[in-house]
Formats: sequence, C-alpha cells, structure tokens
Amino acid sequence: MAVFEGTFTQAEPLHFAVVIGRFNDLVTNKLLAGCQDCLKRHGIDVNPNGSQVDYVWVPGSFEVPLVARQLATSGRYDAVICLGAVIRGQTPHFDYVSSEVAKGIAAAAFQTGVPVIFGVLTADTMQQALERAGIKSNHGWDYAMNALEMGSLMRQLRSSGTQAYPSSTQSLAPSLSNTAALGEFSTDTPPKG
Ligand SMILES: Nc1c(NC[C@H](O)[C@H](O)[C@H](O)CO)[nH]c(=O)[nH]c1=O
Ligand SMILES: CC(=O)[C@@H](O)COP(=O)(O)O
Repeated sequence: MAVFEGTFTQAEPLHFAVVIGRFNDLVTNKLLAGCQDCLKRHGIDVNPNGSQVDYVWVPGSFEVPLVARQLATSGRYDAVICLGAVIRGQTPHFDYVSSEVAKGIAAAAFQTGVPVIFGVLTADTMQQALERAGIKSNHGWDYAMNALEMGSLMRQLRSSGTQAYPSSTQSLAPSLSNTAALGEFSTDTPPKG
C-alpha cells in the first residue's frame, strides 16, 4: 500500500491558470495578490508574460466555471485556481450566483480530472469579504497553497501509474462515473506496480 501526499517544495515544474471574476474587483484583486505572493514564494514565475501562470478575467463569478473547465480541458495546467467574490445584496440573486459557481467549479474538476480550486468568497457583507482578502488574512494565499498541493499530488498519482480518470473519460464524462472513478483514491488505493 502507499500514502500519497502533495508537497510544496518542488513546485518548479507546475503550471497554473487563474480565473478571476471582475465583479467586486476591490476584493478579487486582493485575492489575486495573495495568490501570486504565495506562488512566487514557492518558486513559481507569476509574471503573466512568463511560462508558468496564465490569467483569465471574466465578468463575474457566474462565468468562472465555464472558463475554468475549458482551461482544465486544455491539459496545459496542473491546477486551475478560481477567484471570485459573491457578496449578498437585497434579493435572492446571491443564492443563485453562489450556488452555481460552487457547483460549476466542482463539476469542472470532476469532468476534467484537473484540480479546480474553489477560491470564491461568499460573504454577507463587503467587510466580511475584505477581511478574508487581506485585511485580516488573505484566502488568496490559501487557495494558491491548495493548488500547489493538488498539482503536486496529481503528478505523483500519475507517475505512480494511478490516474483519477481513464484517459477516454478525460473530458465531459458523466458525473456518476466520475464519482466512481474518484473512489479509486479512497483508503483502498491499490498498490503501486
Ligand atoms: N452579484 C455578483 C455577481 N454577479 C454577476 C454574475 O456573476 C454574472 O457575471 C452576471 O450575472 C452575468 O452572467 N458576480 C460576482 O462575482 N459577485 C457578485 O456579488
Ligand atoms: C451577489 C448578488 O447577487 C448581489 O450583489 C446582488 O445584489 P441585489 O440582490 O441587491 O440585487
């Protein structure tokens, strides 16, 4: 049997895409800064003109999953980091946007086998969101850590001969079979070789 765990010390070969919602960009720009700071401190070249991180801006959180899935499907990235800020208003709109973006991001990961990081704040107030985007702590940093860990973990799983999905189901596989495929990595992970 084996134990697989992502590391943070050998990030040099990893490639990331970051999808950012422009809505509430007072918050999302701060999440992005935290995310870049973390990646940079782990040896990643975060320059948009470099070769390791691509950035895609979309109008709002609702658009994030579509773009995240397209990027994940490209096979160019070890992880896709999604950043957004959904802040409750006076109508039920918040519930629709936050629910769809959460489901959509999960679906993008399941459908592609690529880690898609849920970095969308869902806050009752702007104050709550800002506190989580740099005033108290910056969750952008945490989301980058999640991407580093998952990118590293998936590389390990691939090189050990285990794969989250058979390559034939790499894109747009039905969610049921994807869920079953993920079960391969429960505590019953088969031995290597
Ligand atoms: N209200 C918020 C939105 N709304 C915009 C949607 O995300 C979307 O862009 C629009 O409905 C067009 O499809 N987006 C956020 O990211 N945060 C919000 O609080
Ligand atoms: C997240 C939202 O939907 C929010 O910004 C919209 O505000 P409102 O419900 O007042 O229209």
